[in-house]
Formats: sequence, C-alpha cells, structure tokens
Amino acid sequence: MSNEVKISIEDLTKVFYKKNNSVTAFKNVSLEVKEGEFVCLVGPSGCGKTTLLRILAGLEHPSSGQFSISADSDFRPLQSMVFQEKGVIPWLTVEENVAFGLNMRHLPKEFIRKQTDIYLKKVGLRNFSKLYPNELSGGMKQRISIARAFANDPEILLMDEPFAALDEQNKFILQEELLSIWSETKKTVLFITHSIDEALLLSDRIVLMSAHPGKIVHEIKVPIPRPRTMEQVRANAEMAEQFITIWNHLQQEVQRSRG
Ligand SMILES: Nc1ncnc2c1ncn2[C@@H]1O[C@H](COP(=O)(O)OP(=O)(O)OP(=O)(O)O)[C@@H](O)[C@H]1O
Repeated sequence: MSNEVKISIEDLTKVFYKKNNSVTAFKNVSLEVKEGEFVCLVGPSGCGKTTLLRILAGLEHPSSGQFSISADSDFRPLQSMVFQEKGVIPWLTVEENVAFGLNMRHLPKEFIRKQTDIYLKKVGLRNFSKLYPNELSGGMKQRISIARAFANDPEILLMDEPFAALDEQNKFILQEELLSIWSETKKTVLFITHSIDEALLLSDRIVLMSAHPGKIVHEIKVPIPRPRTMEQVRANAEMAEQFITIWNHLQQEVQRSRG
C-alpha cells in the first residue's frame, strides 16, 4: 500500500427526493482510501453503502459534498464495479464477457486476447471460455465478473457484496482467489459486505457505518499479515476480539434500524 490517497470522499451526503417526502441515504461521509488499500464497508441494511458505491461509480450524483479518484493514467477506466449478481451478459460467451470492457475501449485485438486469457486463467475459467453464462454455476458467473473487472485494469475496484449469493464453500474459494489476484495487482478496492468474517479476511481496514441515514462511526485496522487464509483469521485471538467488537457495533445499529 502506498501513502498516496486514491479515493477521497469529503462530507458526502445523498438525499433521494420523492413526491411527498425525501430519504437521506447517508450523511456527511468522509473517507480516504490509500492507493493499493483494501477497505471493507460494513453496516446495517439500508445505511447507504450501495448508494455510496454507485456515486463513486458515477451512477448517482451526490446531494452535497465531493469526492475524487486520483488517476495514474489517462488510458485506464476510473473504476470497475462488481455486483452481487446479474453482472454477466447472458448472450456473450465467458471470454466475450471478460473482454467486454476492453472491446468497448477499442483496444488492439491482440492485447484484448492476451489480457482476457490471463484473467480467465487466474479465475480458473480457461476451459470454459466458449460457454454461455446459463451453462455455468453461480460461483463461475461471479468469477467472470471478477475477471472482467480486473482485466479492465481500472484505477479502483468497487465491489458490492459480490459473494453474498454464493454457498459458503464457494464463497471461501472465491474470497481466496480474489485475495490472490489482488495481491498480484495491488488494486485499490472498496468492498461492501455484511459478513464480518469476510471483512476480517479481506481488508486492510474495516469502516463501520451507523444505521440509516448512514454515517461512518468506527474504523478498525486488520493487523493480520498477508497472505491470509480463513483458517488463520478464525484461529487468531485478536481477530476473535475484533469480530466481537464489530458484532457489538452492528447489533446495536441493526436494532436501531429496526426500531
Ligand atoms: N433510487 C432510490 N430512490 C429512493 N430511495 C433510495 C434509492 N436507492 C436507495 N434508496 C434508499 O436509500 C437508503 C440506502 O439504500 P442503500 O441501498 O444504499 O443501502 P445499503 O446499505 O446498501 O443496504 P443493503 O445492505 O440492504 O444493500 C435506503 O433507505 C433506500 O431505501
């Protein structure tokens, strides 16, 4: 991780206005993410995590405040986003899905072929490259989304609960695959999860949000050295303490959001 700030969010607020009322998704959020840092956002349902990511992805406008993503290269996209599901294009083959962003940028064919091949290999889908998404399992579809996001070589990666719909065993495998690709590419990642275990396994830093309207209320640095495995995280006494700290916080906030 470098000391350079890659994502800077300053006093950001998002209000959705409807006919007779308004909903404040999150309020006065300020956050800095360093280049190469892996940050997980954890908070109760409805606290504005997805909305914050959508703003960083340019899919929504903030109501007030500002943010910036620092760009190292004019040729790279600013961000790629990985969603929980429905991130694949059903009428394209696996390799066409992975190459999609690169094709949209009209990059040289040979570069696209090589880049696609590298990431298909990294996510274990090389032998499935000519298949269509409906011939694949949920885990394989998420691998396509991850391969496409990294193949695009964006300045930052935004991931919105990418493993939430998977069974636990597939989730563990994909988490470790993601960590392995991330350690090679050192991308800056902002990752939303409801899973405390997942946040402890993946993050350099965990940012906790309050119940709706979301605010950042606490941050935790994850001290386990990398590379990490779920077994190490589960066997580590300090991590067990962190788990309880995060759970205590979440429990209170979830109760508040239900109240
Ligand atoms: N397009 C929209 N129009 C109106 N309200 C919206 C819109 N999108 C989100 N909201 C509201 O903003 C708040 C935050 O929603 P958001 O989806 O960002 O929360 P979240 O923390 O990602 O929730 P979850 O963890 O359940 O996915 C919610 O109250 C939601 O109803």
